[in-house]
Amino acid sequence: MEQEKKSQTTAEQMTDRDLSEQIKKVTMEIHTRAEKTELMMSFMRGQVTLAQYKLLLCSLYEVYQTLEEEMDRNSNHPGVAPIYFPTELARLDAIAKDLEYFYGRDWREKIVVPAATKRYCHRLRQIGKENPVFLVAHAYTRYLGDLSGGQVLGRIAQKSMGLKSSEGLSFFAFPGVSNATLFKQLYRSRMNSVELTEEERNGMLEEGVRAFELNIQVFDDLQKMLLTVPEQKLQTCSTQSVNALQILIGKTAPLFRMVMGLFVALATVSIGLYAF
Ligand code: HEM
Repeated sequence: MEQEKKSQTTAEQMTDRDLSEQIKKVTMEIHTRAEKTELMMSFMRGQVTLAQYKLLLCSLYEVYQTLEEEMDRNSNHPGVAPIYFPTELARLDAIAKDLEYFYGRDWREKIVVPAATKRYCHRLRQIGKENPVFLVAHAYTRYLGDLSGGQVLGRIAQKSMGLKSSEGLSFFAFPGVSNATLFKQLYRSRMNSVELTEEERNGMLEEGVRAFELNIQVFDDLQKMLLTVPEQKLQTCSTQSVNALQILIGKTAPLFRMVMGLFVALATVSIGLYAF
């Protein structure tokens, strides 16, 4: 708490050379795009379904597993150490709890994620290995998002899905953070303390935009999965990843069948006329 108070002063002295300000500015436009995705709009309209939420939790599990593994592995790196707050921020156990609530004890076998989630995780792993300082951009995008709009989304989700208690909603709760506003100020001041070359700073800003883009792609793929794979199948499916091609085939199959049917009918009529 004392630490949170101290950070308030630091936050008030921010300049436009501060990473926290720069990253907020460059991601402003794409933040709006993320808000306007179909999945986020469902949340905002209070229409998020259980199927949507469960599928989102599966992807969040994979993303946070990778992000937190990479953060743990690089926790002593000078670029990562200042923003390493596992006690306050780690989401993995909370998501696991929610998944167990919705899918039962064998939830691990029921996890299904789209190809976009695999791509997001691949990027996180690559950064963790090659350029750990860029983990700051990814941690910022997810954790500060969860501590900001995420709080409203949690309350909306509870109402939309008719959940009586907070069960299934641990993901949105941060018991280690007593005041989200102060904590975000502390986090921003820690981001600003990371020493960066000009090249690294530019790379970091690019990575921030990319982190949002990867999230948008996950949300869009999740919506496509919901359209093409029946919920029953989603619940029993143990495949690791449904790729974009499968999604496309699923989507075009009815059209393909219709065209084939028309073709066969025309051929039959033509043969009949010819025979006549
Ligand atoms: C319906 C969807 C969303 C709503 C309504 C929403 C809303 C908000 C709001 C009200 C803030 C606080 C702004 C401030 O304190 O100045 C915020 C901040 C933030 N949001 Fe979102 N958000 C949404 C989706 C997302 C998504 C999908 C992401 C990323 C994956 C995200 C990432 C962030 C981040 C990183 C911040 C912190 C900005 C900063 O202070 O630097 N948000 N959001």
